[in-house]
Amino acid sequence: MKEIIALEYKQGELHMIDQRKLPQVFEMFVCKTWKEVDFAIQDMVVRGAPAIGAAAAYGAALAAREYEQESKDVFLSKMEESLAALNESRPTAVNLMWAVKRMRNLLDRHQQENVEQLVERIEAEAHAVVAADQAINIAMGNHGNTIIPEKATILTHCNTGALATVGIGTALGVVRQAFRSGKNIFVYADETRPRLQGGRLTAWELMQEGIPANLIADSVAATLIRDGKIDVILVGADRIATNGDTANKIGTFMLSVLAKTYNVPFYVVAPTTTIDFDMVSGSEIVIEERSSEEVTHIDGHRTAPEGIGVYNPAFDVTPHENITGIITEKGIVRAPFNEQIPKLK
Ligand SMILES: CSC[C@@H](O)[C@@H](O)C(=O)COP(=O)(O)O
Repeated sequence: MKEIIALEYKQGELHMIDQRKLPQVFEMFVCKTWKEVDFAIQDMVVRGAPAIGAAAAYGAALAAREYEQESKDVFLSKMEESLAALNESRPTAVNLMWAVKRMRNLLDRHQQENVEQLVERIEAEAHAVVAADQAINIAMGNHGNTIIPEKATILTHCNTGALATVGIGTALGVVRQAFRSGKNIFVYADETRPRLQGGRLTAWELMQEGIPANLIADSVAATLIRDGKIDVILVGADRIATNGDTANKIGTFMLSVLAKTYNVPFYVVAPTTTIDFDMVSGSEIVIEERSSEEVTHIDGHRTAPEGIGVYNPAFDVTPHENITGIITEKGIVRAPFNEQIPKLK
Protein backbone atom coordinates (compact mmCIF):
# COMPACT_ATOMS: atom_id res chain seq x y z
CA MET A 1 0.00 0.00 0.00
CA LYS A 2 1.30 3.42 -0.94
CA GLU A 3 1.45 5.75 2.06
CA ILE A 4 -0.42 9.06 1.76
CA ILE A 5 1.96 12.02 2.06
CA ALA A 6 0.07 15.21 2.92
CA LEU A 7 2.98 17.52 2.23
CA GLU A 8 6.52 17.36 0.94
CA TYR A 9 9.32 19.91 0.50
CA LYS A 10 11.10 19.47 -2.81
CA GLN A 11 13.71 21.76 -4.37
CA GLY A 12 12.63 24.81 -2.44
CA GLU A 13 8.89 24.27 -3.02
CA LEU A 14 6.24 22.93 -0.67
CA HIS A 15 3.95 20.42 -2.38
CA MET A 16 0.68 19.70 -0.58
CA ILE A 17 -2.27 17.48 -1.43
CA ASP A 18 -5.06 19.99 -2.04
CA GLN A 19 -7.52 18.82 0.63
CA ARG A 20 -10.21 21.21 -0.62
CA LYS A 21 -10.59 19.04 -3.72
CA LEU A 22 -10.42 15.48 -2.38
CA PRO A 23 -11.84 12.94 -3.00
CA GLN A 24 -13.09 13.97 -6.47
CA VAL A 25 -9.78 15.43 -7.60
CA PHE A 26 -6.28 14.48 -6.42
CA GLU A 27 -4.19 17.55 -7.09
CA MET A 28 -1.06 19.04 -5.60
CA PHE A 29 -0.98 22.66 -4.44
CA VAL A 30 2.54 24.02 -4.80
CA CYS A 31 3.81 26.85 -2.60
CA LYS A 32 6.87 28.79 -3.67
CA THR A 33 6.52 31.57 -1.11
CA TRP A 34 5.64 31.74 2.58
CA LYS A 35 2.60 33.84 1.70
CA GLU A 36 1.25 30.95 -0.36
CA VAL A 37 1.70 28.69 2.68
CA ASP A 38 -0.12 31.25 4.80
CA PHE A 39 -3.00 31.20 2.30
CA ALA A 40 -2.97 27.38 2.14
CA ILE A 41 -3.36 27.11 5.92
CA GLN A 42 -6.13 29.73 6.06
CA ASP A 43 -8.06 28.27 3.15
CA MET A 44 -7.59 24.70 4.44
CA VAL A 45 -5.66 23.37 1.46
CA VAL A 46 -3.78 21.78 4.34
CA ARG A 47 -5.50 21.18 7.67
CA GLY A 48 -5.29 19.06 10.80
CA ALA A 49 -3.20 20.20 13.75
CA PRO A 50 0.15 18.44 13.13
CA ALA A 51 -0.01 19.01 9.35
CA ILE A 52 -0.58 22.72 9.92
CA GLY A 53 2.45 22.78 12.24
CA ALA A 54 4.61 21.10 9.59
CA ALA A 55 3.30 23.45 6.87
CA ALA A 56 4.18 26.47 9.02
CA ALA A 57 7.68 25.07 9.58
CA TYR A 58 8.17 24.78 5.81
CA GLY A 59 6.60 28.23 5.42
CA ALA A 60 9.48 29.50 7.53
CA ALA A 61 11.92 27.60 5.32
CA LEU A 62 10.44 29.23 2.21
CA ALA A 63 10.63 32.65 3.86
CA ALA A 64 14.28 32.01 4.70
CA ARG A 65 15.01 31.16 1.04
CA GLU A 66 13.07 34.22 -0.17
CA TYR A 67 15.10 36.59 2.01
CA GLU A 68 18.52 34.89 1.87
CA GLN A 69 20.03 37.64 -0.29
CA GLU A 70 19.16 40.36 2.23
CA SER A 71 21.45 41.80 4.86
CA LYS A 72 21.24 40.01 8.20
CA ASP A 73 19.13 42.76 9.81
CA VAL A 74 16.63 42.78 6.96
CA PHE A 75 16.62 38.97 6.87
CA LEU A 76 15.81 38.76 10.58
CA SER A 77 13.07 41.36 10.41
CA LYS A 78 11.51 39.71 7.33
CA MET A 79 11.68 36.34 9.08
CA GLU A 80 9.90 37.76 12.10
CA GLU A 81 7.24 39.31 9.85
CA SER A 82 6.57 35.97 8.14
CA LEU A 83 6.61 33.98 11.41
CA ALA A 84 4.15 36.42 13.00
CA ALA A 85 1.79 36.09 10.02
CA LEU A 86 2.03 32.28 9.92
CA ASN A 87 1.38 32.20 13.66
CA GLU A 88 -1.95 33.96 13.07
CA SER A 89 -3.09 31.88 10.10
CA ARG A 90 -5.43 29.76 12.24
CA PRO A 91 -6.05 30.24 15.96
CA THR A 92 -6.98 26.94 17.61
CA ALA A 93 -4.41 24.25 16.71
CA VAL A 94 -1.45 24.85 19.00
CA ASN A 95 0.94 22.85 16.78
CA LEU A 96 1.08 25.91 14.54
CA MET A 97 2.29 28.18 17.35
CA TRP A 98 4.61 25.40 18.54
CA ALA A 99 6.30 25.20 15.11
CA VAL A 100 6.63 28.99 14.87
CA LYS A 101 8.10 29.15 18.38
CA ARG A 102 10.58 26.43 17.45
CA MET A 103 11.79 28.59 14.52
CA ARG A 104 11.97 31.73 16.65
CA ASN A 105 14.00 29.88 19.30
CA LEU A 106 16.32 28.52 16.61
CA LEU A 107 17.02 32.00 15.24
CA ASP A 108 17.57 33.24 18.77
CA ARG A 109 19.96 30.43 19.71
CA HIS A 110 22.10 30.95 16.60
CA GLN A 111 21.96 34.73 16.33
CA GLN A 112 25.73 34.98 15.88
CA GLU A 113 25.61 32.99 12.62
CA ASN A 114 25.38 34.44 9.10
CA VAL A 115 22.28 34.40 6.90
CA GLU A 116 23.41 31.42 4.86
CA GLN A 117 23.91 29.31 7.99
CA LEU A 118 20.56 30.40 9.40
CA VAL A 119 18.74 29.48 6.19
CA GLU A 120 20.22 26.00 6.34
CA ARG A 121 19.33 25.62 9.99
CA ILE A 122 15.71 26.62 9.37
CA GLU A 123 15.35 24.15 6.51
CA ALA A 124 16.89 21.39 8.62
CA GLU A 125 14.57 22.26 11.52
CA ALA A 126 11.51 21.96 9.26
CA HIS A 127 12.69 18.53 8.12
CA ALA A 128 13.24 17.58 11.78
CA VAL A 129 9.65 18.57 12.64
CA VAL A 130 8.40 16.21 9.93
CA ALA A 131 10.70 13.31 10.85
CA ALA A 132 9.68 13.62 14.50
CA ASP A 133 5.99 13.67 13.61
CA GLN A 134 6.29 10.46 11.59
CA ALA A 135 7.91 8.61 14.51
CA ILE A 136 5.43 10.12 16.98
CA ASN A 137 2.49 8.90 14.87
CA ILE A 138 3.79 5.33 14.91
CA ALA A 139 4.34 5.46 18.68
CA MET A 140 0.80 6.80 19.26
CA GLY A 141 -0.58 4.14 16.95
CA ASN A 142 1.17 1.39 18.89
CA HIS A 143 0.12 2.68 22.33
CA GLY A 144 -3.40 3.19 21.07
CA ASN A 145 -3.61 -0.28 19.60
CA THR A 146 -3.31 -1.73 23.13
CA ILE A 147 -6.80 -0.46 24.02
CA ILE A 148 -8.48 -1.66 20.81
CA PRO A 149 -10.34 -4.97 21.23
CA GLU A 150 -9.81 -7.70 18.62
CA LYS A 151 -13.18 -7.12 16.91
CA ALA A 152 -13.72 -3.50 17.80
CA THR A 153 -16.24 -1.22 16.20
CA ILE A 154 -14.69 2.22 16.36
CA LEU A 155 -16.39 5.59 15.95
CA THR A 156 -14.28 8.52 14.79
CA HIS A 157 -14.84 12.17 13.98
CA CYS A 158 -13.29 14.61 11.51
CA ASN A 159 -10.08 13.61 9.72
CA THR A 160 -7.17 12.63 11.90
CA GLY A 161 -5.27 10.55 9.37
CA ALA A 162 -2.26 10.93 7.11
CA LEU A 163 -3.85 14.04 5.62
CA ALA A 164 -4.03 15.72 9.02
CA THR A 165 -0.43 14.89 9.95
CA VAL A 166 2.77 14.01 8.16
CA GLY A 167 2.63 10.38 9.26
CA ILE A 168 -0.03 7.69 9.67
CA GLY A 169 -2.29 9.96 11.71
CA THR A 170 -3.46 10.45 15.28
CA ALA A 171 -6.83 8.79 15.98
CA LEU A 172 -6.86 7.32 12.47
CA GLY A 173 -3.24 6.27 13.05
CA VAL A 174 -4.48 4.07 15.92
CA VAL A 175 -7.17 2.67 13.59
CA ARG A 176 -4.43 1.96 10.98
CA GLN A 177 -2.15 0.21 13.46
CA ALA A 178 -5.04 -1.91 14.76
CA PHE A 179 -5.95 -2.89 11.20
CA ARG A 180 -2.35 -3.48 10.14
CA SER A 181 -1.78 -5.67 13.20
CA GLY A 182 -4.53 -7.99 11.94
CA LYS A 183 -7.45 -6.94 14.14
CA ASN A 184 -10.88 -7.42 12.68
CA ILE A 185 -12.08 -3.85 13.17
CA PHE A 186 -14.97 -1.87 11.72
CA VAL A 187 -15.10 1.93 11.61
CA TYR A 188 -17.98 4.38 11.65
CA ALA A 189 -16.79 7.75 10.34
CA ASP A 190 -18.82 10.87 11.11
CA GLU A 191 -19.18 12.98 7.99
CA THR A 192 -18.29 16.04 10.13
CA ARG A 193 -20.37 18.97 9.04
CA PRO A 194 -19.87 21.59 7.79
CA ARG A 195 -16.51 20.99 6.01
CA LEU A 196 -17.07 17.23 5.69
CA GLN A 197 -13.55 16.21 6.67
CA GLY A 198 -15.00 12.80 7.61
CA GLY A 199 -17.10 12.36 4.48
CA ARG A 200 -14.44 13.55 2.08
CA LEU A 201 -11.10 12.79 3.70
CA THR A 202 -11.48 10.05 6.32
CA ALA A 203 -13.74 8.04 4.02
CA TRP A 204 -11.10 8.38 1.28
CA GLU A 205 -8.25 7.33 3.59
CA LEU A 206 -10.21 4.33 4.90
CA MET A 207 -10.90 3.19 1.37
CA GLN A 208 -7.27 3.65 0.28
CA GLU A 209 -6.24 1.37 3.15
CA GLY A 210 -9.10 -1.11 2.69
CA ILE A 211 -10.41 -0.71 6.24
CA PRO A 212 -14.07 -1.83 6.50
CA ALA A 213 -16.17 1.23 7.31
CA ASN A 214 -19.48 3.02 7.11
CA LEU A 215 -19.82 6.74 6.65
CA ILE A 216 -22.59 8.24 8.79
CA ALA A 217 -24.28 11.61 9.12
CA ASP A 218 -23.12 13.16 12.41
CA SER A 219 -26.60 12.81 13.89
CA VAL A 220 -26.51 9.00 13.57
CA ALA A 221 -23.80 8.62 16.22
CA ALA A 222 -26.20 8.91 19.19
CA THR A 223 -28.32 6.00 18.01
CA LEU A 224 -25.29 3.76 17.42
CA ILE A 225 -23.85 4.59 20.82
CA ARG A 226 -27.15 4.05 22.67
CA ASP A 227 -27.69 0.75 20.89
CA GLY A 228 -24.34 -0.61 22.05
CA LYS A 229 -22.88 -0.71 18.55
CA ILE A 230 -19.71 1.24 19.38
CA ASP A 231 -16.87 -0.26 21.44
CA VAL A 232 -14.57 2.75 21.49
CA ILE A 233 -14.56 6.35 20.29
CA LEU A 234 -11.27 7.81 19.01
CA VAL A 235 -10.84 11.51 18.24
CA GLY A 236 -7.91 13.83 17.62
CA ALA A 237 -7.15 17.17 19.22
CA ASP A 238 -6.18 20.67 18.22
CA ARG A 239 -5.20 21.89 21.66
CA ILE A 240 -5.14 20.20 25.06
CA ALA A 241 -4.96 22.18 28.30
CA THR A 242 -2.96 20.76 31.20
CA ASN A 243 -6.18 19.73 33.01
CA GLY A 244 -7.07 17.53 30.01
CA ASP A 245 -9.77 19.75 28.50
CA THR A 246 -9.47 19.20 24.76
CA ALA A 247 -10.37 21.38 21.78
CA ASN A 248 -11.20 19.36 18.70
CA LYS A 249 -13.47 19.57 15.66
CA ILE A 250 -16.98 20.82 16.41
CA GLY A 251 -19.15 17.89 17.41
CA THR A 252 -16.51 16.15 19.51
CA PHE A 253 -17.99 17.47 22.78
CA MET A 254 -21.40 16.05 21.84
CA LEU A 255 -19.85 12.62 21.25
CA SER A 256 -18.08 12.78 24.61
CA VAL A 257 -21.37 13.43 26.42
CA LEU A 258 -22.93 10.43 24.68
CA ALA A 259 -19.88 8.31 25.51
CA LYS A 260 -20.17 9.22 29.18
CA THR A 261 -23.92 8.61 29.29
CA TYR A 262 -23.62 5.17 27.73
CA ASN A 263 -20.25 4.15 29.22
CA VAL A 264 -18.34 3.93 25.96
CA PRO A 265 -14.55 4.50 26.25
CA PHE A 266 -13.68 7.89 24.77
CA TYR A 267 -10.02 8.44 23.86
CA VAL A 268 -8.25 11.51 22.54
CA VAL A 269 -5.20 10.71 20.39
CA ALA A 270 -2.65 13.49 20.08
CA PRO A 271 1.08 14.13 20.11
CA THR A 272 2.50 16.04 23.06
CA THR A 273 3.03 18.96 20.62
CA THR A 274 -0.77 19.42 20.82
CA ILE A 275 -0.59 20.01 24.57
CA ASP A 276 -0.50 23.67 25.53
CA PHE A 277 1.53 23.48 28.73
CA ASP A 278 0.82 27.18 29.37
CA MET A 279 -2.91 26.65 29.49
CA VAL A 280 -4.46 25.24 32.64
CA SER A 281 -8.03 24.89 31.42
CA GLY A 282 -9.99 24.63 28.18
CA SER A 283 -11.90 27.81 28.96
CA GLU A 284 -8.85 29.76 27.76
CA ILE A 285 -8.76 28.12 24.30
CA VAL A 286 -9.58 30.45 21.40
CA ILE A 287 -12.16 28.81 19.16
CA GLU A 288 -11.95 29.67 15.48
CA GLU A 289 -15.15 30.88 13.83
CA ARG A 290 -15.27 30.32 10.11
CA SER A 291 -17.24 31.84 7.28
CA SER A 292 -21.03 31.55 7.07
CA GLU A 293 -20.71 30.06 3.56
CA GLU A 294 -19.45 26.82 5.10
CA VAL A 295 -22.98 26.39 6.51
CA THR A 296 -25.18 28.14 3.96
CA HIS A 297 -23.56 26.51 0.92
CA ILE A 298 -22.63 22.99 -0.16
CA ASP A 299 -19.95 22.77 -2.84
CA GLY A 300 -20.50 26.40 -3.80
CA HIS A 301 -24.29 25.99 -4.09
CA ARG A 302 -26.51 27.93 -1.71
CA THR A 303 -28.73 25.64 0.39
CA ALA A 304 -29.89 28.13 3.07
CA PRO A 305 -32.00 31.23 2.49
CA GLU A 306 -30.18 34.46 1.71
CA GLY A 307 -29.80 36.64 4.80
CA ILE A 308 -30.09 33.93 7.48
CA GLY A 309 -27.76 34.44 10.45
CA VAL A 310 -25.07 31.76 10.94
CA TYR A 311 -22.99 30.67 13.93
CA ASN A 312 -20.09 28.52 12.75
CA PRO A 313 -17.49 27.64 15.41
CA ALA A 314 -14.95 25.20 13.95
CA PHE A 315 -14.06 23.55 17.26
CA ASP A 316 -15.49 22.78 20.69
CA VAL A 317 -13.93 21.90 24.02
CA THR A 318 -14.50 18.50 25.58
CA PRO A 319 -14.22 18.66 29.37
CA HIS A 320 -11.60 16.33 30.84
CA GLU A 321 -14.28 14.53 32.91
CA ASN A 322 -15.63 13.03 29.68
CA ILE A 323 -12.27 11.66 28.52
CA THR A 324 -11.22 8.09 29.35
CA GLY A 325 -7.61 8.65 28.32
CA ILE A 326 -5.27 10.69 26.15
CA ILE A 327 -3.07 8.58 23.89
CA THR A 328 0.27 10.30 23.24
CA GLU A 329 3.60 9.13 21.83
CA LYS A 330 4.81 8.84 25.43
CA GLY A 331 1.99 6.57 26.53
CA ILE A 332 -1.64 6.80 27.63
CA VAL A 333 -2.49 9.30 30.34
CA ARG A 334 -5.61 9.07 32.47
CA ALA A 335 -7.22 11.03 35.29
CA PRO A 336 -6.15 12.93 37.29
CA PHE A 337 -5.06 14.69 34.09
CA ASN A 338 -3.89 17.83 35.85
CA GLU A 339 -1.28 15.67 37.63
CA GLN A 340 -0.37 13.39 34.70
CA ILE A 341 -0.22 15.84 31.77
CA PRO A 342 2.50 18.18 33.15
CA LYS A 343 4.77 15.10 33.46
CA LEU A 344 4.70 14.78 29.65
CA LYS A 345 6.58 18.07 29.14
C1 LIG B 1 -4.84 15.64 13.55
S1 LIG B 1 -6.00 15.26 14.57
C2 LIG B 1 -6.86 16.57 15.29
C3 LIG B 1 -7.48 17.57 14.56
O1 LIG B 1 -6.59 18.44 13.96
C4 LIG B 1 -8.67 17.22 13.71
O2 LIG B 1 -9.54 16.33 14.30
C5 LIG B 1 -9.37 18.49 13.46
O3 LIG B 1 -10.13 18.95 14.29
C6 LIG B 1 -8.95 19.22 12.26
O4 LIG B 1 -9.65 20.40 12.06
P1 LIG B 1 -9.47 21.18 10.70
O5 LIG B 1 -10.39 22.36 10.88
O6 LIG B 1 -9.88 20.26 9.61
O7 LIG B 1 -8.02 21.60 10.62
